Amino acid sequence: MIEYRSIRVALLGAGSVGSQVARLLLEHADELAARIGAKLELVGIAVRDVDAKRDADLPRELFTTDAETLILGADVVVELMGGLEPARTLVLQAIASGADVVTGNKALLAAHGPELFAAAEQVGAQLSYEAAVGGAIPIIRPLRESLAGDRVDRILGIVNGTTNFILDRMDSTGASLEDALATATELGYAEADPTADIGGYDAAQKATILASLAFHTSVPVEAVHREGITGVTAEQIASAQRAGYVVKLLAICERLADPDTGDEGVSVRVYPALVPRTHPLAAVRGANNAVFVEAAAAGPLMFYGAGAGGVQTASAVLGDLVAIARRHVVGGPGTSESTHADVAVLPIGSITTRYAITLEVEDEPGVLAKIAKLFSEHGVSVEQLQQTVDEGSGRATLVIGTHEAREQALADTVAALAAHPVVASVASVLRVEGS
Ligand SMILES: NC(=O)c1ccc[n+]([C@@H]2O[C@H](COP(=O)([O-])OP(=O)(O)OC[C@H]3O[C@@H](n4cnc5c(N)ncnc54)[C@H](O)[C@@H]3O)[C@@H](O)[C@H]2O)c1
Ligand SMILES: N[C@@H](CCO)C(=O)O
Ligand code: NA
Repeated sequence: MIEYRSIRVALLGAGSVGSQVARLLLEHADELAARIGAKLELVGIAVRDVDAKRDADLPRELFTTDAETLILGADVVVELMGGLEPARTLVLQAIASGADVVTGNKALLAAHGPELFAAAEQVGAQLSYEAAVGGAIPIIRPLRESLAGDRVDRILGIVNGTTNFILDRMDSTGASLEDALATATELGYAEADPTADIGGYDAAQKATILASLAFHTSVPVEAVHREGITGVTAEQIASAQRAGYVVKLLAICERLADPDTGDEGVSVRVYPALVPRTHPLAAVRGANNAVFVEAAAAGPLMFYGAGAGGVQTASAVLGDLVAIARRHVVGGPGTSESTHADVAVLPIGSITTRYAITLEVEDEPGVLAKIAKLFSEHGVSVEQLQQTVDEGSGRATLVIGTHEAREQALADTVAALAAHPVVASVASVLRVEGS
């Protein structure tokens, strides 16, 4: 029997993910030790309430409410409490005490990433966070290591399971947003307060993390253009279906030349968009996540799987833990973040994409010509136009698909359309991505 040395692991939080991490650490202790060449010894679990009901049956003596003392005796601290404080302070304390850190906390990384990475780099500590984006899906390590020698040009991600479930449900059943959200809540996908998910905040935090890694820069979450799914209607979904598209909440990170100066920049944005039903992202159903990466040499790659769930996300945490523990065995410094590129994050007005615009117009002679003129005056080229006339109201619905256009030109066109006397309303404007 081999006598392994111990690597002491302190766990902060024993909720959905933390309790599964603890269970897997205890159940697979021997197998993990053999893989690592050292034992991962769970020395304690900090929680708010020692007697709270858990998803896993864990030894009571491991629990404590004193996170600060627990950290002091640890080689690796696993932060799965969520939220900004006390998570930030505890992670900083862990790093200062010489521990490596694993976290799944995207909110913390999006808000305080640079501070935490700098603290870790200063002392040569490792800060790993595979669980923070795409749950179980390996996407952080592929970007950080596997693609470190390539040039990532673009990422299109479905990184929020709750909104993908809702949009998929609307697409497959014709349900309204409210009804699909109610189902998501019933089935336990949506939180009691779903604002972070349906408002696109969760996806924006993940976009910040992905863009920073992919482009070797530091993207503040405030620089991410964010639109949630609250405005998506059953009519939009039905109209998208008829045209061969599906609506997905996308996190988009792409390299872009500043249209005014030609300087290299990046665009990082989250919004519901039309995706062709033939695109691999259209096949991402239910609460699953997928990240589509385009790299210069590798070409298109897709990472797909469970973006959330306690035990699934625990897999990503364990992977980080094993990697860190192996480094403890062989020695050497941790991998630090590379932010040397320092590229500008361009405003949403700089992007170029295609658009689908739905207008309610008066059904009278010359309307189409007037609308077409308005588009061409703003330099937006129309690719296709569909008209449906409602004899009863004397109004027509126009669905106009554009060629690639600059966002600012499109915004100006939409403002001019809304103000035009023949336009009763601009019913919907959706961007078209992935084609
Ligand atoms: N649940 C998922 O599917 C999932 C997926 C990816 C990432 N994450 C991230 O993982 C982290 C944990 O998520 P979760 O779903 O397990 O959360 P959770 O709410 O189920 O569990 C949080 C745990 O932390 C403890 N905790 C919270 N504040 C504390 C404090 N001040 N002191 C001591 N203990 C405290 C709670 O007692 C609880 O045990 C979050 O950052 C979350 O964003 C979760
Ligand atoms: N609320 C998140 C959990 C995983 O980060 C989601 O719906 O994807
Ligand atoms: Na992941």
